[in-house]
Amino acid sequence: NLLACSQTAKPANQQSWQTQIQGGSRQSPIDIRSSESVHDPQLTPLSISYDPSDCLQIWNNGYSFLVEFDDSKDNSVVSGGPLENHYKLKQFHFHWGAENNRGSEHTINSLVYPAELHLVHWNAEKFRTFDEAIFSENGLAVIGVFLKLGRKHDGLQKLVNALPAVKYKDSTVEFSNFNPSCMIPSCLDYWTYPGSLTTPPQTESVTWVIMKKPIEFGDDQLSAFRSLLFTPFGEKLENMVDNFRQQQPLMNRVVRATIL
Ligand SMILES: NS(=O)(=O)c1ccc(C(=O)NCc2c(F)c(F)c(F)c(F)c2F)cc1
Ligand SMILES: [Zn+2]
Repeated sequence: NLLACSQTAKPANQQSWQTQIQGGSRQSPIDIRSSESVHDPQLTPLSISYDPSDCLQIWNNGYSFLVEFDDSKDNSVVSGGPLENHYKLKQFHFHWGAENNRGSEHTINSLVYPAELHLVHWNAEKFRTFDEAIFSENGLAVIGVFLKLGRKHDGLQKLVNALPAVKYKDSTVEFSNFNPSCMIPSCLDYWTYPGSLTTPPQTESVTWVIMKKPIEFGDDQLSAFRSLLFTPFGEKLENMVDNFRQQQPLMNRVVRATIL
């Protein structure tokens, strides 16, 4: 509820790649221990502004399904909070489990959610392209939103209805006029920490912003995620599930929190 939220809305598995990157000191995901996080009064509100007309297509890349955006304009951006610059939305995707007791990449005091949304942005003030930003300090900002099972999420249904068209690895389908703002919780409180991509090449270029409050979605919507395939057409069917990485050591990092 909004009273318990200091940031009121302003508008605007065990996959082959489950390895510890050599010498990684800031790997993701992590278990966020709220009692050890540091309340930082200097963390300003996030400013998130997305233009649904930037939405281009859905692509099954064999890890997850990515909803990809046109990052040639400056209409879908995030700034504020821990971010020094404005970052452009490139894509969003999800991680989920085969069963409801697992699925999220980050955990909160070891609490696991059945799924986690990642909205992937790149620093368009410092870098010319996403591919350059991926390999650079402060290159990426990923907003993480936890999903819990409950009421059907009406905004998500348009996306769910398109998933059968990208059932197989390497399939894509045109997808337009979707506003990812519908998946941002009304409470904008968050944790933030320096981390990495959670899939290869696990580059340590990500400022993570993890929203404190989950959004809700329905069993049937999660089932639609689980009906996607890791495998291309004509190969043995392997359901796309448990596409999350194990938690990584915090090492010498502090998780900062907005003031509740
Ligand atoms: N779960 S997450 O941390 O939010 C995450 C976000 C983005 C990416 C990504 O863009 N990977 C593509 C990608 C490639 F496909 C490459 F081939 C490559 F070399 C990359 F560097 C690269 F990031 C991976 C994980
Ligand atoms: Zn992700």
